[in-house]
Amino acid sequence: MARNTLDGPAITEALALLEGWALEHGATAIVKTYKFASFSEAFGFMTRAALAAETLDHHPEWFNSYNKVEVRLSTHSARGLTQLDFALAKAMDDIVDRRDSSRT
Ligand SMILES: C[C@H](O)[C@H](O)[C@H]1CNC2=NC(N)=NC(=O)C2=N1
Repeated sequence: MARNTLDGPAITEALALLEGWALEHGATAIVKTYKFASFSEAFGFMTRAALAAETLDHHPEWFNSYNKVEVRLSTHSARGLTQLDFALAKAMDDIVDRRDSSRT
């Protein structure tokens, strides 16, 4: 997947396809805070997200405190946002969606 930085309009378009992600000041990263019912669920999410990150060869910056996971996505090599950040954001959201739907 392309590691070229996205311009303003492309970022706006890509962000509109996601839920709960915000553009960080300076527009070089997107951020989202996930909240779970427990530490175990938060860490389960992080484990699955880590495997998705390895598959994409694109890795998050994140901070976990109990049931909260703060995620920051940016392409370090490009010093900005690329398709890879949005692909990982979508993969992380899909992991959460799958977890919710398997719990009916
Ligand atoms: C060699 C390897 O493809 C690179 O180091 C990858 C790994 N994961 C990465 N993750 C992120 N977020 N940015 C990068 O530039 C990056 N580069």
